Amino acid sequence: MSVSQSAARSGGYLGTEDRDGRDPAWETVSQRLRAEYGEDVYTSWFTRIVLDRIEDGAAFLTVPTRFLKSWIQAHYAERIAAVFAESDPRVARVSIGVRVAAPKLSTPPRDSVIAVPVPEALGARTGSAVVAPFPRVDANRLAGSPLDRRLTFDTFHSGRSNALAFAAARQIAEARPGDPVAFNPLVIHAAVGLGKTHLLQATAHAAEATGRRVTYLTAEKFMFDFVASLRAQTALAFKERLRAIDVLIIDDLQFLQGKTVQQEFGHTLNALLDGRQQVIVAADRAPAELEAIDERLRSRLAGGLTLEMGGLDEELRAKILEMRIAAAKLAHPRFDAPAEVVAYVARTVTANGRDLDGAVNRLIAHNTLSNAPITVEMAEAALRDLVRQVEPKRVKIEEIQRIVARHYQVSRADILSSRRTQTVVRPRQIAMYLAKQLTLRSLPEIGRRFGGRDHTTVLHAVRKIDELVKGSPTLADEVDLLKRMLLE
Ligand SMILES: Nc1ncnc2c1ncn2[C@@H]1O[C@H](COP(=O)(O)OP(=O)(O)OP(=O)(O)O)[C@@H](O)[C@H]1O
Repeated sequence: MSVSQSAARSGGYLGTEDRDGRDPAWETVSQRLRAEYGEDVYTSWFTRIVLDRIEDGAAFLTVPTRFLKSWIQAHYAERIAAVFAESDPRVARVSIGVRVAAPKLSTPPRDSVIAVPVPEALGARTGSAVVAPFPRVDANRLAGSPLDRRLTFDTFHSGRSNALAFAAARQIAEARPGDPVAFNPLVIHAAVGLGKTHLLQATAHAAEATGRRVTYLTAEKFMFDFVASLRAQTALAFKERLRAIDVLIIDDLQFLQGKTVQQEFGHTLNALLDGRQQVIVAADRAPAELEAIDERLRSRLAGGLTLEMGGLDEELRAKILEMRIAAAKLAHPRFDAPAEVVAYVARTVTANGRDLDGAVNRLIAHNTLSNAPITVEMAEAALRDLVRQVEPKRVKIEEIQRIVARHYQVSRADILSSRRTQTVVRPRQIAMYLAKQLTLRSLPEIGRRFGGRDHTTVLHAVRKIDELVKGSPTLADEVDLLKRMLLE
């Protein structure tokens, strides 16, 4: 394994696990899965899969949690294996294991490369992780998911994209016991790696310092604890414990699965909101778009304050990098990244905070393992796959409707209307299909933008065009042409 690969697998610098999975073999498979399942399913279930290795005809994949492993095994493993086998002749089967996170804060900081054991399920192999240390502090202060003491407001940088969420979280965190509840529930949503967990944990630390009872839970932990309490017949005690807190913070709500669990969470939410206790929730999309979540729960969530955190701009990326590098220097006194390298990374590694963490880890690895100084040239080579050459163009649904209507010589109003003549139905379906393919909009959102149609109509259109395109090269060319026109 090359240094850059091992560092890529080492996981976030502040977070502890890697979700890149950027091995080219996996990249091809994951892009096919993305196209097949759509953006929502892909983001929920596939982005955290990492290819560990391909060996003896098997692709060994890892995910960060047991829950994710069992879910993927139950729902997607067969399809992943089939797609893998089609695109890579070395692979006949797929094995999914839980990867061990890089050491957390309870581990004393080290100043060298740390070996992270790969789970037994994957065989006795060792990957390596480079971690940059923070001051040592104890974790697990709260009953709930463990808090990382590094994730505080002091280490969270605020910029254009997250200023509102930051201000709202701070206001809630700094309220004194008994103060009126400000925004309830506060829902923060953002794409992968844009700082939700960091902001939530910072809020938990600061709120706890005001003397309130705070519980931070990932949705997965909520699920496991609830199910375990049902089995142990201690569900009542579990509910009472949850309802006796002042600030409940739930992370990664998109992973809350199962009717009973969602109902229970709904009851807890209602009880807390009615009791004027504070609830903060983070998810990878807005409440209205959490399709797997019960409708009533979604609307209760949407009744509070919902704020989106956007992508990190260059200035914010530079600030985050500077802080990471300063911390890295504590452990690696000889490590330094010149200003032009920081500027290069801030300009080119644009996706999210986790990629910035990965970039710093790789620079440390190259620098400490090869003793070569860090230059822009070296950074270019080390970070090639983290650099987005061209930002994908954002396509608007209105634009799709306009271009498709013009191509088929109907009007945009026809596309939005309820007319069912074939001359209108087919272009409408193609436009819906392209909306699903070229935008990140969910099916219900697309339905709404196509004259208030139901999401099942959109799903039908997407499947229909998919099927027709496979059987008709002429239609496939037409759709391709439309796509190119939209992406130009
Ligand atoms: N504004 C910020 N200031 C400082 N660090 C940040 C900021 N935004 C993101 N990061 C860092 O980027 C990394 C990823 O952030 P985090 O884990 O909070 O993302 P997330 O939105 O919770 O991702 P996911 O959806 O995958 O759970 C962390 O190391 C975090 O500290």
